[in-house]
Amino acid sequence: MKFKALAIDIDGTITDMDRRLNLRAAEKLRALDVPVVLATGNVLCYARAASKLIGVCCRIIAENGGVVTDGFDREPIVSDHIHECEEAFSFLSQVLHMEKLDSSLRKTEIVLRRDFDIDAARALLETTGLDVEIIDTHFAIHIKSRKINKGTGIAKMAELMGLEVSDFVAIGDSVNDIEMLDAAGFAIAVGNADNVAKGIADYVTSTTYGDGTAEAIDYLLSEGML
Ligand SMILES: O=C(O)COP(=O)(O)O
Ligand SMILES: [Mg+2]
Repeated sequence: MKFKALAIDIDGTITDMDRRLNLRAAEKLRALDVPVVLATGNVLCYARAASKLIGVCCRIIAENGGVVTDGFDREPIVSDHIHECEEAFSFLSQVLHMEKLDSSLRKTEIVLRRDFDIDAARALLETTGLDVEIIDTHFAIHIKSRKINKGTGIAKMAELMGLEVSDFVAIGDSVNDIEMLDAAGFAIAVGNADNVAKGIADYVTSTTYGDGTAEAIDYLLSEGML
C-alpha cells in the first residue's frame, strides 16, 4: 500500500535523548516526495523553526494536538482546553510544589518542571473529576486535556490537507504518540520507544532515536509504501 503523507514525532524520534537532531534522519525526511508533518508536544514556534531548518516546512501538530497549522504563515487552529489544565494546576499546586515551564508560549496545555511526585499528583487529579491527565514523555511532563492528543491533531491535519488519517504513516517513541500511531494507516515505533508505543506499532525499528527513523524511512521506501 502506498501512503500519501508522513507524520513524525520530534523528541526521541528524530533527536537523541539530549534533543539533538539526527542529521541522517533530517536528510531522509527532506528527500521524501510526500508531505511530512511534525507532530510534537513542543510549542508551535519551536516546531516551526525545526521544520524550517530540517526542510520540511511547515505542517505542524504542536502541544500534543492542541495547536495545528498547515503552513508557515497560516493562523494556527488552537484548542480551548487550557482552562481545564489551569484549574488542575491551581488545585494540585495547593498541595504539591509545581513550576510551569515556557508558559508564555504554551497555549493549550501546561508543562511542569520535573521536581514533584507525579504519582501523588495523578492520585489527587483523580479526585477532581476534571477530564485532564498528566503524561510523562521522558522529555517533559504535561498537564493536558484528555480530549486532545496527537490523534485528534492528525485527524485535523488530514482534514486540512484533504486526506484521510489512514493515508498517513506515523512514527513515534512515547506515550504522547499512542493515539497518532493508533489512528495512522501504518505505525512505526523507533527502537527506544516505550513498550506501549511498540505494542501498537506495525513495525519497530532495530535501531534507536534518529537512526531508527532513518531505518524506518529506508524500510518504507524499499517496500514502496512512500
Ligand atoms: O514535548 C514533549 O514532551 C516531547 O516532545 P515530542 O512529542 O516531540 O517527543
Ligand atoms: Mg517523542
